[in-house]
Amino acid sequence: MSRVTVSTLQKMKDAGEKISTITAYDASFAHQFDVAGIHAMLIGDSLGMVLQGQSDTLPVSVEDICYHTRCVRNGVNNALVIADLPFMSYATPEQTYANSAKLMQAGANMVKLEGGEWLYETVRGLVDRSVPVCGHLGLTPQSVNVFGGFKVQGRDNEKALQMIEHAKGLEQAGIQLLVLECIPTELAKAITEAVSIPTIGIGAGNVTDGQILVMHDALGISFGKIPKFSRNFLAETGNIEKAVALYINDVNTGAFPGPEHSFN
Ligand SMILES: Nc1nc(=O)c2c([nH]1)NC[C@@H]1CN(c3ccc(C(=O)N[C@@H](CCC(=O)O)C(=O)O)cc3)CN21
Ligand SMILES: CC(C)C(=O)C(=O)O
Ligand SMILES: [Mg+2]
Repeated sequence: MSRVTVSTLQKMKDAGEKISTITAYDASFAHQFDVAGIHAMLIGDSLGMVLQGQSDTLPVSVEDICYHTRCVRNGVNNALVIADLPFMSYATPEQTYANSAKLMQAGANMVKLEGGEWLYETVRGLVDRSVPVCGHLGLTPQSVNVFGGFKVQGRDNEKALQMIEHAKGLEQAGIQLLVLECIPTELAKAITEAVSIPTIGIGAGNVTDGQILVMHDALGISFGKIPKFSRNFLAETGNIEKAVALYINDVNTGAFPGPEHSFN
């Protein structure tokens, strides 16, 4: 595979090809995923939970994400590298610019932030300053204290319509990729059809343009509990290389996720 850019992902959506992505936090796994042909890797603030053992993502710092972004960058040749802006690191446009600079200088190709309408100005400002941006709607884990837990979002009609509007607004503001987390498959389909940019789902059914999983979930090493939307590819294959190859294959063919990994 050759180097993946944002425009590669756009061309894949336009051609109806699935995009396979996964989280990564270190050079060794990043290299393994890269060689296997993963299209993009995310240094997720999920690292607060799977690496640090905390109960949510709120304690993660910009420095934490920078450290792991540098690690991942050293293992990647081809995949697009996306870094999460952690909780409260993008509360104002000025803060967002300073913190995005740190992530990009650590080796990210794109930054990701969680939320809808309140971020339009921030997204426009980043794009104007040459920072590619990924959006994130649905179960946005940094809002866990508002949601009252990690719960499926967008189940009522009003919230669903609002999410479609936010997706379109973020696209207009300049995002070039959109993560949809833990929403009904029907809503993920409506959003994917309402925007021109690629959507990447996790717990959003097989109707999005691509998929993402937390690598620890895909390998079945997340504290003994695996979310409904994930699958233990290591248990099915017996080694990491084959597990990663199976994940990529099943995303690319549309075999993963099945209805048993999706919400309605
Ligand atoms: N290991 C891991 N995997 C993830 O996908 C993940 C993290 N950590 N940390 C950051 C966020 C938190 N996420 C989560 C965590 C738990 C559920 C969960 O327990 N979901 C329930 C569904 C609840 C409902 O039906 O409303 C499930 O059964 O999967 C979902 C997303 C997603 N992200
Ligand atoms: C689950 C993905 C989308 C994420 O934001 C993370 O790993 O932090
Ligand atoms: Mg995240």
